[in-house]
Amino acid sequence: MCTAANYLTKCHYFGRNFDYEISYNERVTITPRNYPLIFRDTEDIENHYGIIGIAAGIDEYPLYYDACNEKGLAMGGLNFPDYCDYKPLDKSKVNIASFEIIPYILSQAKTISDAERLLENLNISDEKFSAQLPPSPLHWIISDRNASIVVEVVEEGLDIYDNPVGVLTNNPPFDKQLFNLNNYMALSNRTPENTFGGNLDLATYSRGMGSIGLPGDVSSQSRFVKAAFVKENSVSGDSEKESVSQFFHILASVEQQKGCTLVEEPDKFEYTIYSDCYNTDKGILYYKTYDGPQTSVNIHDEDLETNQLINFELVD
Ligand SMILES: C[C@H](CCC(=O)NCCS(=O)(=O)O)[C@H]1CC[C@H]2[C@@H]3[C@H](O)C[C@@H]4C[C@H](O)CC[C@]4(C)[C@H]3C[C@H](O)[C@]12C
Repeated sequence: MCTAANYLTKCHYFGRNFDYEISYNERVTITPRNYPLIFRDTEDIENHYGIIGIAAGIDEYPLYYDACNEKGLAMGGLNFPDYCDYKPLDKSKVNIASFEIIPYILSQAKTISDAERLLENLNISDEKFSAQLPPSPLHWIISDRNASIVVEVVEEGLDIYDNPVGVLTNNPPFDKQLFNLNNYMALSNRTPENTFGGNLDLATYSRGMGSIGLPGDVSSQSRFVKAAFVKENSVSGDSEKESVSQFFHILASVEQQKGCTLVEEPDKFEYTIYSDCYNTDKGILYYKTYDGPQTSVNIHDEDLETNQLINFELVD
């Protein structure tokens, strides 16, 4: 499971919990402006915006899980099993394999409107990266400081949703996640009144009773509601320290502790392998692994005019 979120103070913050049971040697990867982006079925892009993100440390290709470009556009891929339905190549469209979509969008788009224009004629194809790495069933959240969208390929085709909550988890499809929030509209950060009905003498006995009913389990639909509630009620100072700290607290509200989600007997557990937070205005990536300290990498500290990927092992 995974959860992605946005947060706006003086700067815009975007990031995610990466929850899974296996790791592909994740690392921080910076794609500098002149690294040639080779696409399988459409024209290569030789020069482009610089991108920073977390990628699989598998090959000399930026296999991003989530990333942000130097113009402040950010994107993350989250699991979307059962519903995801990539299509075969379609000659009438621009064909981009699912593993290429983050570099394809972030190399060229500055804003959500730019991204939407690129998506208009896109076919997200079922082409595999390699025999060992078939396509992963993902959906994507794309955000700039003003807006957020969700991109899903389902049986009927490509869906692009406005994301007014700025949160994404996993199944079901985004429109259903959003609709489900209606069930929680009575939740509040305030002390509730007794509206039970009748003449029962009911009283509050604890702070926080306005949020009774807020899901606390780690299923994808529950995490969506919990992260949305925490994010919508979030208050912090607007300094970098306070904003990043608050952002990590939003993600912490839906993190998965080792041991709570058994995915395979006897002891394979899904847990929050890393959490990250991009200051999209400044090109800074903050992250922490399950056992590691908070660490940061600033895209502008690196030479973005080179043509080789720049990789940093995660500090664990
Ligand atoms: C599994 C990851 C998403 C985490 C997540 O949402 N977990 C929830 C699980 S569940 O819903 O609760 O079952 C996704 C996010 C990014 C994915 C990776 C990236 O897309 C990069 C490559 C793409 C290749 O096609 C496959 C390997 C891969 C290295 C992917 C493996 C895996 O599917 C990743 C790591």
